[in-house]
Amino acid sequence: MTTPRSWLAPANDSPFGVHNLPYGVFTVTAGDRPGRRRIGVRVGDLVLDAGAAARAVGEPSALLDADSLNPLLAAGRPAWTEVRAALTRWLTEESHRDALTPLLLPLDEVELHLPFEVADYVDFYASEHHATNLGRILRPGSEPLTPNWKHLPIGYHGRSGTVVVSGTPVVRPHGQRKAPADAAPSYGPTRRLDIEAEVGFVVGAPSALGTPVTLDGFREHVFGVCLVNDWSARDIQGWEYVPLGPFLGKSFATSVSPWIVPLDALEHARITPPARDVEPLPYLDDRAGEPWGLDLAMEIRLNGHTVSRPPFASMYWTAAQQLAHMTANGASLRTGDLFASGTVSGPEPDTRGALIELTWNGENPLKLPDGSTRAFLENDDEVTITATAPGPDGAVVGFGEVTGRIVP
Ligand SMILES: O=C(O)/C=C/C(=O)CC(=O)CC(=O)O
Ligand SMILES: [Ca+2]
Ligand SMILES: [Mg+2]
Repeated sequence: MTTPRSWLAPANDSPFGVHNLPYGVFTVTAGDRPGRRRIGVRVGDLVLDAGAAARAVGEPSALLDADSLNPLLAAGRPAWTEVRAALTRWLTEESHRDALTPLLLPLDEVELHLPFEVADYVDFYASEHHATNLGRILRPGSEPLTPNWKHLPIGYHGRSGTVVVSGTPVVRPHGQRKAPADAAPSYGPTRRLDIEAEVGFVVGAPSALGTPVTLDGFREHVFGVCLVNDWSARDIQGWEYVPLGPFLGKSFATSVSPWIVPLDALEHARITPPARDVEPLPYLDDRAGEPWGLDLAMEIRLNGHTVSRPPFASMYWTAAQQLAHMTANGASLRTGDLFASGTVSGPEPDTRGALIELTWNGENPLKLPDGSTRAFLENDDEVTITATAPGPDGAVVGFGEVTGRIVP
């Protein structure tokens, strides 16, 4: 099938053409329109007011005429397919051009918001390279991967109330820190503020308590994908994490990109995940079904300088396996649940997804082109994560960015 062309010519060569159509929530910042939150669909460098568009073409939609994506998320896969087909039709049929042109707003005239109400937030640990590096750094002298690592996707429950949209300033957290050489812990601002470049999966359709979601339930429950920065205070984390895992060192802020790329836009990005050297238990065995490896090329910029290019294709556990695992005990899914992949680190040093790895626990600080060096983040530093994926007919699927600046 060839990709349909839009009457909005510039969109056709953009990572945000009709092959993508990510959803967000915006308010208008310029002009005299009221500042009501509305659903927007990104087309090229414009935002389509989706609810108004539906009305303008005579197909009003309560799922699009809303102040968050939650009603659309809750509506489930058949509705997602229908809404996406309608948007594609509106943006490609010449007859809709006049009605929709006034409803396309420049990106710099809107403010983007957290697009859905985050229900539960889970973060995984699915990169073998990242887990091996962290094991070497944090637990020298032990096997870097714990004995369970290749049997189950390890994760922890995070703090959904502190998930923030890209652009929200990140306040340097205070907490208890105790370096191995310190006699006693002290309380104060973290000295080892870090990033974690991750990919987030947004749950739409809920599931019933007591009923696990199988690997092939992935498509039915997962609506789309965004970028995540799981800010981490390594000194707080290092002192608190034994034996229950990350707590305050990661719960002060988690940033997400404002655009949710529909799973349907990622068909051409699907790949077979890396070979697993331990046979997974049947509920995690994805060898016979649809592969859910995803070929996303990520990039991390620190104060505008590219410091890493993590390849999502290298992740050991897929999001479908993570979903099957997080419901394997019968835990239910709620609309708006967000689960993140875990830090994305590739095999090469310049593909690592966190500063703790890029600087090897601060021992080899990064040298930035402006002459400065960084072991961990300083106040006023700005970190931006972007990603693209292959689309149909050589097109590129853009994710936009997740960015945040550190404030004291
Ligand atoms: O190995 C550890 O003790 C800690 C690991 C992490 O901090 C990583 C984490 O949050 C999970 C991930 O993003 O991969
Ligand atoms: Ca993480
Ligand atoms: Mg976090």
